[in-house]
Amino acid sequence: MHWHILGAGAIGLLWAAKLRTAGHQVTLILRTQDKLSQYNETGRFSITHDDTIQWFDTQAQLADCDDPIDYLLITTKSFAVADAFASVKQRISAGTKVLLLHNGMGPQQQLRDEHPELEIWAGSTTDGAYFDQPFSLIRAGIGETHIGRLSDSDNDCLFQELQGVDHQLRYAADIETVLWRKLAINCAINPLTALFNCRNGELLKYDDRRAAMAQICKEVDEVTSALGISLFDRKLMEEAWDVAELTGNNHSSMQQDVCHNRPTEIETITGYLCRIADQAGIATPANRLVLEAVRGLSGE
Ligand SMILES: NC(=O)C1=CN([C@@H]2O[C@H](COP(=O)(O)OP(=O)(O)OC[C@H]3O[C@@H](n4cnc5c(N)ncnc54)[C@H](OP(=O)(O)O)[C@@H]3O)[C@@H](O)[C@H]2O)C=CC1
Ligand SMILES: CC(C)(CO)C(=O)C(=O)O
Repeated sequence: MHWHILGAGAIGLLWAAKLRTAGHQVTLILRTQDKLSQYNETGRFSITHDDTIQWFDTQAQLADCDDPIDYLLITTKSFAVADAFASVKQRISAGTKVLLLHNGMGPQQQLRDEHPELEIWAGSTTDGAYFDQPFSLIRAGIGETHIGRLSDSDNDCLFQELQGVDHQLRYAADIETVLWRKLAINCAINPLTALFNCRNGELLKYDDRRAAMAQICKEVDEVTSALGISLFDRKLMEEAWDVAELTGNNHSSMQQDVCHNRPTEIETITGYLCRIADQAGIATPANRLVLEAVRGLSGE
């Protein structure tokens, strides 16, 4: 298969490496001519894991090339999906398979609704990776990735085609629920770590932070139960507590985005939850408060 990767950041390059290793052809679609020129100085990127470095030669191009796209992996941040997809739309045909792998919800459903002719897949991952230099990736942790088809949940063809690419890849017959579970955890942890400017584990150490987290979780539980979504076998607060403890030393992605003055994914995490709650007529004051506060922090 020939995969085009739109969003050649940490997760995009991690997947480029997985696909190349499994023998697939990969083309990176970069956003600017400057970035393309910088990449083409070597035409390769590296991944370091456990002190071992591996290099991957991969072709790269801009969105306005005209070769058709058969398999498209979108790994931008959630807020960039719509613009990124629009930039390659002319290269997409009815047979194109699209896999979106990002945190948050909304962009996946929007793409599915606007393009019923496409086979749209979505995924959620607990992999971890970051850059120490441009195109030099550090693999921080090996996680699981769940993917499933958004429009037709019985079809697992793309998953079958991706067998062998990642041993930690799992098929999700109900990918919407998987996305909701990740969203719920992100609602519980990300905004508060950004607002308190703390590591995930430091949310559990203070009464006020724990109380805020509990209130956020209670509201998310109310919204998801009203929608008939089964999150976890126990209350979200208990699940989120364990995740915050397990990832105690980590800085959440939102805390890092705020610290580095980058746009955050708040609109597709807490923002999405609040929009769905409004449609269902459910009040979510704690989530709305942190939504406004993070918008204020990041100047959004
Ligand atoms: N990194 C991680 O460990 C994990 C990340 N995730 C999630 O995965 C998603 C991706 O995260 P991550 O890889 O870290 O993010 P990065 O910021 O590293 O990568 C995003 C990439 O998308 C590119 N991009 C943005 N807009 C466009 C466009 N219009 N055309 C082409 N490329 C574009 C950016 O390019 P440019 O640099 O030029 O702006 C950047 O290279 C997020 O939703 C994140 O929350 C989930 C689990 C773990
Ligand atoms: C689970 C958590 C909170 C881990 O840091 C995460 O997904 C993120 O930082 O975005």
